Amino acid sequence: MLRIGDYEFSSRLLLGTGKYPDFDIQKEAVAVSGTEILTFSVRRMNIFEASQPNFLENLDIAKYTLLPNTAGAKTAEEAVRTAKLAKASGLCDMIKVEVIGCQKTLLPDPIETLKASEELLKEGFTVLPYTSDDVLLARRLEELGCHAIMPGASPIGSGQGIINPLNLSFIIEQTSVPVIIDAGIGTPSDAAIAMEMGASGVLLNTAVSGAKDPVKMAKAMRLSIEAGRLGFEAGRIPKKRYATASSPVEGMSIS
Ligand SMILES: CC(=O)[C@@H](O)[C@H](O)COP(=O)(O)O
Repeated sequence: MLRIGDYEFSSRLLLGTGKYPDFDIQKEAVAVSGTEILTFSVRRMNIFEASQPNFLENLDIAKYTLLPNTAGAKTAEEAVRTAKLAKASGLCDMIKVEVIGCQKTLLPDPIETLKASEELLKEGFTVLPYTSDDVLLARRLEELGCHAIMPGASPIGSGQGIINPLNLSFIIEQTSVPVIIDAGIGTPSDAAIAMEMGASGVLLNTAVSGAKDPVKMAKAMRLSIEAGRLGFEAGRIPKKRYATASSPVEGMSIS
């Protein structure tokens, strides 16, 4: 079970809803992924304009927990305003805090992320900040009371996979709230590695929506996240420098 604040999920895959070739493929990919949590940018929702297209309209959203995100915010103030808008429109009290500090790399602004998270926690939100892989920042966010920490594997949409496994493993080791690896996942093996490292979940979008066959990739991601988690729970063998026979013959009468 993945527990985030008062919420409980059996799937450990959090899926983004943008950039699918069309709404039918989006719907099928979401269903096949087994996800229970859908994230989307509040700014792209046309919340108060019913006549405008809404990219969740083809999904049976009652079946999912919605995780609105503050994508597009460059300051804490903008992120807080966006989160309040999402809550006021009855979407969910859970919020992915995303405050981007650099438009080229889409890396998060750590100071503004911290400020926005603090403010939203005071307002009673369930807060999941998207952060860099900075270990101390992750700890500060946990100390504030954030309900999960979501460090990036690599830049959003880059598909580069996990570029700093050491820092991510320190974050997993040094925090006790769920750590969800968010952004940059490119392949099912990236997602499996994140889970084998002990992450509580993976949030991804582009790897599925941009795949040649998004539905097949959604299934692959589901299976790899499940496999990675099982592998983590099973406990890997230690790495050794030299070989050890898989079928030892010591003590046996054959030579
Ligand atoms: C949808 C969302 O929240 C993205 O900002 C997220 O970080 C996923 O990134 P990828 O598209 O790289 O998976």
